[in-house]
Amino acid sequence: MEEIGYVMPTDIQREALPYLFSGRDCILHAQTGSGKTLTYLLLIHSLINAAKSSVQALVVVPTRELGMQVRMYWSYDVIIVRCLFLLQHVRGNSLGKGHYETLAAKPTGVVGEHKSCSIMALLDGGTLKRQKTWLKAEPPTIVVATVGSLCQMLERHTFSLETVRVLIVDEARVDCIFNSSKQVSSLRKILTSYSSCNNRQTVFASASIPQHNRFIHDSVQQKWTKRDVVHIHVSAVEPMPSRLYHRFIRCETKRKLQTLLSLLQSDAPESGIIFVAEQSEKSKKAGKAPSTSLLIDFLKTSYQGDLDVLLLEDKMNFNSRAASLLEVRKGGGYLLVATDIAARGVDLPEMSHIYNFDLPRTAVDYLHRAGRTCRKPFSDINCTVTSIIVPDERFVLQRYENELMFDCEELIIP
Ligand SMILES: Nc1ncnc2c1ncn2[C@@H]1O[C@H](COP(=O)(O)OP(=O)(O)OP(=O)(O)O)[C@@H](O)[C@H]1O
Repeated sequence: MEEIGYVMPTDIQREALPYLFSGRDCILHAQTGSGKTLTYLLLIHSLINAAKSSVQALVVVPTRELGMQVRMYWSYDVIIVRCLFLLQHVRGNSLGKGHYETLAAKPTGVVGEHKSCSIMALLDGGTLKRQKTWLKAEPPTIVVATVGSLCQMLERHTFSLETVRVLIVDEARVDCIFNSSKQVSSLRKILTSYSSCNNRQTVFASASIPQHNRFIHDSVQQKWTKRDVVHIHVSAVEPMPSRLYHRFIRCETKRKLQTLLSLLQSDAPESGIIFVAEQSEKSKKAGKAPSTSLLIDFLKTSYQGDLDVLLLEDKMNFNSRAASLLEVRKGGGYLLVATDIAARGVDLPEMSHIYNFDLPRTAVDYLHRAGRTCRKPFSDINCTVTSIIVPDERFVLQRYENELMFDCEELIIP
């Protein structure tokens, strides 16, 4: 365990597990990369019974990529070892001893001769044909789903959420739950019409809940959670890890590519993500090439370093997106040119540098992009976020600094 960096539970794990194991609904509000996923997977592991043929846990995620990652986390045999290991460390807390013992004695469901716990991914982008057949034949124990695909199945009565004992909403834009997009109204339906908060334990997990008091109030009023929901807010005054170093560099638009190249040469990152804005409708109509393509072409011709250059953007088909992520996960050094699709939840522990080639649209987006680095909770390695801005954007970045309470240093290229 020590070899792979699991020495003790993170703060959110230590603080949240006692509440989760006591059956309380929880809002897990902690820095990016602080270990929220393992926290709720451990709850799921404690509640499900693989011998029962019913959907007992549901994890709602915002993107296909995050859904595949959650499934992968669960699939690792090692997760069970991690869970039991963490349990030993939180044993000192005021938890019922019986609960730990039941959990420790539980078959892993992953290794050995015990019946496996099955996990189904209902993610946007597939035909869902195989999942329909599977659901009819024998329901899986855990479902990881994006809102769109899940609602499609629920509307067609392919399965129901009646037997769900725990519902997790992971990064499903809880910060946007007040707006009226189709996704959010579907999420509300999942929380209230298709299942009742009285029959399940509900957990929201996010690094950003901007109006959290209002969110908690609404959660209770709208019956997304029970009345005694607990808000577990770790590092409230420091929403991003302190070993994350923020800097910016000013240049004219036409100098941005060259500036990026100079940065890559001087930083020599182990691995990095270069975030680019999605192409606007106006630019599409004008027949212009998207920034992602321009950047990829530029790097392929001008970048002389050792890192492989890869692309991840919304308009790629799902297989190409999965292939890019798979390539990145293999390790070995890469530069990923990505839109905000890679900004939430995706866990790439080797990432050392983030570049905002285009500034994110909001402070919350900045936080999530920055959070793709510094993802080894007990490491002391420093990581860097660099924003390449045009002079007029300085006040926007300053606003993000004020909102997220961090300092961004100006980098002057001689
Ligand atoms: N107790 C622990 N010790 C060491 N590493 C841990 C521990 N718990 C989780 N990790 C690792 O930390 C990394 C980040 O965890 P995770 O993806 O759960 O973060 P998160 O809080 O969900 O982040 P985000 O808000 O960005 O989604 C993962 O690689 C995970 O395996």
